[in-house]
Amino acid sequence: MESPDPTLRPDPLPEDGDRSLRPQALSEFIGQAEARANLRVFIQSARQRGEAMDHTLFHGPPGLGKTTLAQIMSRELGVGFRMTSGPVLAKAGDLAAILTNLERNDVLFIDEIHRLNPAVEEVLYPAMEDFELDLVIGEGPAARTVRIELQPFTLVGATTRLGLLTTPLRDRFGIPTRLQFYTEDELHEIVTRNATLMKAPAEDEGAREIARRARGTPRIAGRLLRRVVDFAVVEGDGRITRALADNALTRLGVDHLGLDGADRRYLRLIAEAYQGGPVGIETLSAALSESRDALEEVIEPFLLQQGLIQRTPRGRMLAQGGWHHLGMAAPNAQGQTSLFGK
Ligand SMILES: Nc1ncnc2c1ncn2[C@@H]1O[C@H](COP(=O)(O)OP(=O)(O)OP(=O)(O)O)[C@@H](O)[C@H]1O
Ligand SMILES: [Mg+2]
Repeated sequence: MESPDPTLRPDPLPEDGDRSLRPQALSEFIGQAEARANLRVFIQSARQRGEAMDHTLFHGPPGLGKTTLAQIMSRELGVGFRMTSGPVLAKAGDLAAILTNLERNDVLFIDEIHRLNPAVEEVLYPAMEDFELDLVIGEGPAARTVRIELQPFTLVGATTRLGLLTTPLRDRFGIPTRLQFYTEDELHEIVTRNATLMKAPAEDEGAREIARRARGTPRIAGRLLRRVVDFAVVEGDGRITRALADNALTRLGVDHLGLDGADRRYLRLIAEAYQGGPVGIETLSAALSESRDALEEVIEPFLLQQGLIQRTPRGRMLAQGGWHHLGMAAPNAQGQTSLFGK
């Protein structure tokens, strides 16, 4: 099975560490208007009261700006930023060490918070609620608990899988914030801004072509832009025109909706092997040699948002839009399939 080109997936890659492109202030952050407006109020209020801002949970598909927003929060609050992630915190002591080192009102960012070990999560509850740490010292009958006072802090959690968070953890976030896919106009603005920062002038229609094909995701827009710049430098005169962007993106296997080979394989499998479904996620995962998590976190959210597939209790189904995108006709009412390849 051909594996998907990692540059076309929304998962982080080393080159995303490109700090110059990351918006540094809330005013530079494009899109997510509702979340931004609310955060602005909560940040200002915390500042004026001199208190730690409430614990905030960002959830949504990868690459929409969860980490970026967490960093912006600490900068706007004027406090320190500590970053860790669920799978890295193996033992309760790992988290305790971080918590006891926080300074007053700091932001502690825990990425992939749905992957916290339960023993670590137990430590987090009293820390979030009362800024206290209950440490167990010793073992067996001699074990005793010591309570340690912590500095007030803001926990910012990020997850691509809200459903995997335990209820007690979820309930302890005062500010749950869902990030949405970006509109084409918002991505157009992001691409234009990034092109300017990269000193690669983008014509309006060139930037729009990239925006249209970035799957609603700034991280993908950033990557596509870098690849288009490569083509512009080597095969053009350095300027990003619509024709150049179209040509480069087509050569990268990105179609006019922004779907790549892995997306199309997913759609075609449901259409051709299962007559449009319903088909279970485990079956799709086995047939595509992709993990269930990758399908649920990375591939499906955008296909759902675009109305190409549906999630039903009996499994995934191809929606009208999906048939249309494949250039195929949906099976007729008798359940008979009539496929017209385009
Ligand atoms: N609103 C935005 N404007 C401009 N660039 C953005 C915006 N949001 C995100 N980006 C850029 O997109 C990339 C991905 O953002 P970020 O790392 O914050 O995503 P994420 O939601 O944390 O992803 P993951 O779930 O994979 O951790 C970064 O390079 C960032 O600079
Ligand atoms: Mg992140």
